[in-house]
Amino acid sequence: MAARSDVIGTVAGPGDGPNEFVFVAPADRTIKTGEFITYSVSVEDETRSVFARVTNRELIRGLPEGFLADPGVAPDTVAATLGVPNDDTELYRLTATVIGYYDANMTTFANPRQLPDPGTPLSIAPDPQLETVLPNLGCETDRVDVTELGGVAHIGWLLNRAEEATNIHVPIEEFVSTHLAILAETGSGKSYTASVLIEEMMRPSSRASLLVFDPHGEYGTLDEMQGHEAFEGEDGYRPDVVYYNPDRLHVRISELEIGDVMAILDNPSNRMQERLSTAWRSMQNQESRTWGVDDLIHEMERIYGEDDSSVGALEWRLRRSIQRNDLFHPEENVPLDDIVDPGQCTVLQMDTLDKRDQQLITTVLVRRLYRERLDDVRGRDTEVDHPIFALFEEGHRFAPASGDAPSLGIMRTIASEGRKFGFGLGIISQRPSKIDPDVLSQCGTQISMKIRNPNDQDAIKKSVEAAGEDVTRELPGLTPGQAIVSGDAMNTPALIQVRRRRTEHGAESRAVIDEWRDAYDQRQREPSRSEAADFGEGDSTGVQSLD
Ligand SMILES: Nc1ncnc2c1ncn2[C@@H]1O[C@H](COP(=O)(O)OP(=O)(O)OP(=O)(O)O)[C@@H](O)[C@H]1O
Repeated sequence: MAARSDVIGTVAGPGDGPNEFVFVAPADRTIKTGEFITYSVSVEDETRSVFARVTNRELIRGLPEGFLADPGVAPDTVAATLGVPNDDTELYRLTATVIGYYDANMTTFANPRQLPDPGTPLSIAPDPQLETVLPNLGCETDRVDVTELGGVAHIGWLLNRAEEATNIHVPIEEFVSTHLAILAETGSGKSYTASVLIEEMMRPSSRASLLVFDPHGEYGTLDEMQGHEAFEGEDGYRPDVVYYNPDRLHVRISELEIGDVMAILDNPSNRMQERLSTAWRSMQNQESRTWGVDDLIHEMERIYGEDDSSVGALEWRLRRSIQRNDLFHPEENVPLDDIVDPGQCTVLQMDTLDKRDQQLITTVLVRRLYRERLDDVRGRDTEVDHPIFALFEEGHRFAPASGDAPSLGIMRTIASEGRKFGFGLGIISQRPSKIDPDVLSQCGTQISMKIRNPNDQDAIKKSVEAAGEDVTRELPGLTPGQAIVSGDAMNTPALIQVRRRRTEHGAESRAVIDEWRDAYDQRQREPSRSEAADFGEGDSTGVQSLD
């Protein structure tokens, strides 16, 4: 039973929904929607603390509206003038939804299947208890020191509480094995939040093997982890942050599958597709894995003759799309054991590649990594003998709902099978409605931030099981850094403030006005080109020499 000093309200009766109740609270206890409250019930002769979430708040008694009519006079002054006592005038009626009591055997919430009786006193749920029971940490009591647990990521704290009052630590294993989605409109804190999780995963207590597919070059500051004491282990551990740019990213041509090649060729006719497929299969059946476009063309000419017009047309397309593209190479292949390693975060900086090439490099790399994980689990020799977690910025680019990406097939496979083979996915996107619904619905943990677009809100509602109405209702009103964490990593969704990064944020919006003014001042200080030339400083006088 709550001590009287803790009581913040009293149950009035059942609400509209089967798990809802209504309670009344005076105004001086400002209880926000989303707040976690608690009351005691007896379950099988044991007293249990049941948790509930406040979902709605309405004023049932306040000062008469006539007191508010003159914007020039404060309502309190009107009340005082008329002799109306205005202390405790306001009374609120709040609705709360029962979450349940923490069942230490099941390590999650159990529904008591009974609403609190009218008159039951309610109190604010204590911080240490919430820290233990809100995330899916598998604790055997409802109060443990979560900072002592290994394998957890401190992502932030409950938004409704004071800064760092109720810290939320999510279990890394959970979101790594059943996949993660970070969804928010642009500028709301997706890459910031992803970086916070990367920082947590690279700490000495986890030493993750991470791969970040970075189409915009937003993760360039993660290497600050390398000299930072927060990431140093007592045994000398330091995280490794490795950047790969396209010069180091080569795709061996024989790694491409026929579907990948079709995706890069310009509209091949049916006849061309049939000829290319046959020759490609024949090349794939050869023992050598180091063949190039010339070898492929020879093979097509061998099968269909040198004068075949479709082979001629294919030759032109293959040379243009594959042979003259530095990404593809007959022999070189990115070594997988360089790309992934425990305690290493590799960032594939793909910002200088076009979208198709980004998709292709991703397809081939992810497919190779998946094969190696399969080999490892099946006891065969492998280049990747440990679980891996891959984060995809612009996830809709690699797993688009439109189906138009060679990477979609392997992304779907990993979303559905990766868990068994130690291959976790993290999809980051500002357009949830543009992500393949199969892939999105397989992301067991979701971090949803500000989203105003109704289609995107709908996509979240449809694919995110844990995202109830009261959760999605919050999305448009969030500000950068605020998020709803839901799904496998949580026992119930929670609205949080994401903590600040230890490393600098590499994707700060540019201060456009400052840049204009600086550039303008700079122009004013520098002599113009023609003035410099007049003083003999320029490369050219603007007058052509006739010598
Ligand atoms: N948890 C946080 N704490 C403090 N500031 C934050 C936090 N999250 C985001 N911000 C601020 O919001 C800005 C935008 O965040 P971020 O770059 O992660 O957005 P984004 O959703 O990835 O945007 P885009 O889609 O354009 O890449 C950051 O530059 C940072 O200043």
